[in-house]
Amino acid sequence: MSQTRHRPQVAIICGSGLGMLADTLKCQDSFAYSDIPGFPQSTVQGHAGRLVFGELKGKTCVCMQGRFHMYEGHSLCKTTFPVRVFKLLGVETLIVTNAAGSLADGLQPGDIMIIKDHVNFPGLVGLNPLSGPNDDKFGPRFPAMSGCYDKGLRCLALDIAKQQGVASLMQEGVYAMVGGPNFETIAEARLLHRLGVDAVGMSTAPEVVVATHCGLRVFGLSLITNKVVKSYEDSESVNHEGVLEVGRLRSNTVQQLVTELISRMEINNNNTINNAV
Ligand SMILES: O=P(O)(O)O[C@H]1O[C@H](CO)[C@@H](O)[C@H]1O
Ligand code: HPA
Repeated sequence: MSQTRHRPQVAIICGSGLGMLADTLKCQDSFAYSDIPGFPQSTVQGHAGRLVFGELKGKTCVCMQGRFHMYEGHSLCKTTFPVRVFKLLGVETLIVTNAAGSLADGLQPGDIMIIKDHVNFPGLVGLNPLSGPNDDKFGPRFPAMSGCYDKGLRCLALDIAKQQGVASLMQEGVYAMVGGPNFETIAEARLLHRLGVDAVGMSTAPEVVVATHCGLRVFGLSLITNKVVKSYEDSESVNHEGVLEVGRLRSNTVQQLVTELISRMEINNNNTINNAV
């Protein structure tokens, strides 16, 4: 806290290739993860490994330029540690972004999916950042997860998309987290599709679980970077470079959407932990 004058209300986690979201912040203070006690290191290309504080449209923000993934070998506690740091810093709203593969016929590379709900596959088999003793200071032992993606912010984002003339790129959908780091087999892709998953990635759900547990309001979006191969006739295959490239191509659209969302969102300052300190 003593290293920056900023007291953030909004936190943003940048997905693969979406680190440019941090560039929109004004009057920046930035810190390498290696200089922050308790922070793991980013090891994935497209995740710079910096925490950036700054102002955006009258709101104070903190942005993770690079997130941590379970497949990097971090415990889920470590991958989600920054979310609790945000809570303690006074953050009220968390914006999570990611790159994801599409399973839905209506979602094409370059589209933006507003996350309506998620399927946390690691969580379903007990790999949950909330496993272990519960810290009641942050939230209850058995937190509800229905409604974890704030409806008001989802509606606002769709409204902004219309005003910005990009509504045709945008729709709501269900994100599923798988463990990675390999991309899906065709049989896995078909299974996910049948289960009603619209987009798949290797992150986000644990962050949202921890954020919801401690009472943060959450907005999430997936940039669709590829179609997940569902047919044995299809000779296409996905790779991380292609994922990053779509991020670069859509950087302006994502930046404008997130900037306007932050500008228009209301902040309630109801961070109970922070208010109590
Ligand atoms: O979820 P983010 O961090 O955006 O990254 C996505 O892109 C990488 C694969 O290309 C995986 O890490 C997947 O989860
Ligand atoms: N599968 C899993 N994670 C991903 C994908 C995908 O197709 N694209 C980007 N991240």
